[in-house]
Amino acid sequence: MRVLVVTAVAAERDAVCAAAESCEESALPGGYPLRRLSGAPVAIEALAAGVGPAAAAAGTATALTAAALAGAPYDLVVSAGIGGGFPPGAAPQAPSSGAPVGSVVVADAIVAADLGAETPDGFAPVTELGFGTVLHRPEAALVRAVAAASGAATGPVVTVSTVTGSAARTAELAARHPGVLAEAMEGFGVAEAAAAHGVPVLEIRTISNAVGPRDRGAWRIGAALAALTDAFRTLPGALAAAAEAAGGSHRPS
Ligand SMILES: O=C(O)c1cccc(C(=O)CC[C@H]2O[C@@H](n3cnc4c(=O)[nH]cnc43)[C@H](O)[C@@H]2O)c1
Repeated sequence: MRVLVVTAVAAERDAVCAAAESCEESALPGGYPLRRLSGAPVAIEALAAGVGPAAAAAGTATALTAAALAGAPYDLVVSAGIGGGFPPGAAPQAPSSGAPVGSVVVADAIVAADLGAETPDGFAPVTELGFGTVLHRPEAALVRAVAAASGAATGPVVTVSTVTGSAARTAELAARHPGVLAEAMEGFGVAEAAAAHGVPVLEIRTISNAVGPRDRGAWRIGAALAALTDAFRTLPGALAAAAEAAGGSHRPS
């Protein structure tokens, strides 16, 4: 089984690599450096593709195309990194357990939260305008296996192009996406590229900050990166267990 992990920045990629004995670097077309984790029972490669859904989609598509042309396609793509966690009760009409700083979230839905149009009646997603998609649903059994192994909560993770910085926007997103646990800026871009190549996708986020009014002093990036390393230590075992349960459709190698 070959797994591509896509992070936004090098610090996240390095946190993924820290789950392995060592990482070897190679180069993709376009100059993207790709790191191969060694010593893992599953072949995992990690790419820092840049911040935001467009950079994430471009990097992911480049890696998927290069692998396919080399005759060694990936079996799974994982969007991974730090993210903002919604506080419990962010939307009174849509109760959610929320995701505290330091916790791990595995997305059961990867949602483009701001892909659409403002209308007199509020935000309309592109799907209501008659085109595109705003949702990718990772395979449920894979989500369960990866979440169980890493102690993660499962729920929707929204992809935004603008980091939420107010209580009003937090409440709006939580009301529009019942049960939402986290927000980040790349998952939907990674998922679009994976879908275009017919490859399953997951999103794993470790929570560095609460979604809400901007408070940079409250960020806990170190703790979130450490949690990312811990989560990736459990990933190979979880994928092997999922493959076993699926009767070999996700082959560990
Ligand atoms: O300047 C700020 O107030 C601010 C607040 C939160 C995040 C940022 C970033 O520039 C981080 C972008 C980077 O990290 C992921 N991330 C982490 N927390 C969040 C969040 O609350 N909302 C959205 N993205 C977040 C994101 O995936 C990017 O890769 C700045």
